[in-house]
Amino acid sequence: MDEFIKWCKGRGYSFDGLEITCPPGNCGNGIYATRSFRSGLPIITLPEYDMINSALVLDLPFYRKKMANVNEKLKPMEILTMFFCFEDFEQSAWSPYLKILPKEFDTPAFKRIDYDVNTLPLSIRKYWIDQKKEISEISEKLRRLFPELTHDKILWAWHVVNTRCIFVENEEHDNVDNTDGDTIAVIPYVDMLNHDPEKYQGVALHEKRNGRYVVQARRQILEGEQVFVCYGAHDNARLLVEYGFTLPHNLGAKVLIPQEVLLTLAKIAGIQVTREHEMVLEEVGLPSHLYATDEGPSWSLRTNVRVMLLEHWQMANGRWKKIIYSHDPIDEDVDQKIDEKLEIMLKELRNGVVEKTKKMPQEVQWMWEEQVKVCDVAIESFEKPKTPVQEGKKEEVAELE
Ligand SMILES: C[S@@+](CC[C@H](N)C(=O)[O-])C[C@H]1O[C@@H](n2cnc3c(N)ncnc32)[C@H](O)[C@@H]1O
Repeated sequence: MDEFIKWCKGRGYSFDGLEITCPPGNCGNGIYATRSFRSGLPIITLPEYDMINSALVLDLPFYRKKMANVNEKLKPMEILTMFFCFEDFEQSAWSPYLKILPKEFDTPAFKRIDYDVNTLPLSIRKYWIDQKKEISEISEKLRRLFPELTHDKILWAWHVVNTRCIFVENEEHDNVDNTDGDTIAVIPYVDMLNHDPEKYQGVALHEKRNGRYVVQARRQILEGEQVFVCYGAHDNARLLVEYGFTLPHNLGAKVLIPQEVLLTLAKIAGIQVTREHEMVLEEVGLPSHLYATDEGPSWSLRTNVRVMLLEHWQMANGRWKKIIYSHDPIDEDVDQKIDEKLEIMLKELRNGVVEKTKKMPQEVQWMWEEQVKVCDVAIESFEKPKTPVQEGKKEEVAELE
């Protein structure tokens, strides 16, 4: 690690008051504060030219030469994966950095666990399918272009990029296939920050004006604290599949209720759902999510139930728009009716998820159990006294979704 720190300092990185150590548990390294930082202060800065992005790689003489024999452009993820495949741990200019990277990963993909997609909760299905496709396509393409590469090496390099890359807006580069955008970079030192969506104190930003990349304290950081960032509002299934870890109390846990399930639940709760309701629901287009926060069902789910409770005359000639998009407080009776129906619907949903859990293979049962817990939290919220929530929360929730 000393060699890496010296290497960073030599390249103009600054991170006084921080040290990299191994936190308890199985999460590799993390960054700790050795003194306190006031909110708003930069805690890590580095020159922007040191961000490892597609342009940096393609402009290195070694890769320029390699790509000269290749008659196709590569996408940013492919370019960064190629970089981590070819860099030599001893000879590379990044050698001290490469030597501290994890040798293996705890993701199902790295451990060669192949989930049957039909056994996964909806919240992770699409991500799992996309991830499998991406790994197999990158592996195939890079081995076709560079037959000296092996699938194992590519799998490791892809994981380095996927678990460590950060969103940045890269400048266009003539030789990059940016049809899907070019918004990733791996940033040494910054990539030592672990994820905690509840505690995180660090926010990372590319200060184009000053030509540097900065991690700033978004609140006071106390001496001795581990500094975290937030990788996104991910549930544990997603954290495992994407990063190879889970959190014991994860507020990112969520349940996605597809439209057809929502309609079935509504009918079970005694709501007369007509074709007109279905058309309005489609036009409103709000997802029916449940989150693991104790604030009850999301505003969008409540709105969907509200739509299904509209009378025919309230929907005719687009009148529903005035009702649904109104900023006026919801009529108390309507609000109560939404609660009543939702409580029945969510209890029914919970029972369905419990039954499904029993039928699932053991290795994915915990994902379904997490979904049951999310239903429980939402159901318990009906038993709590109501606070004057909905209006203030409305925009906040809408933004998250
Ligand atoms: C960007 S890296 C962070 C630095 C990493 N710990 C290391 O030693 O290189 C992301 C990886 O760190 C680990 N990680 C991040 N946050 C974690 C957490 N809260 N609990 C356990 N592992 C975590 C996971 O292995 C993840 O793939």
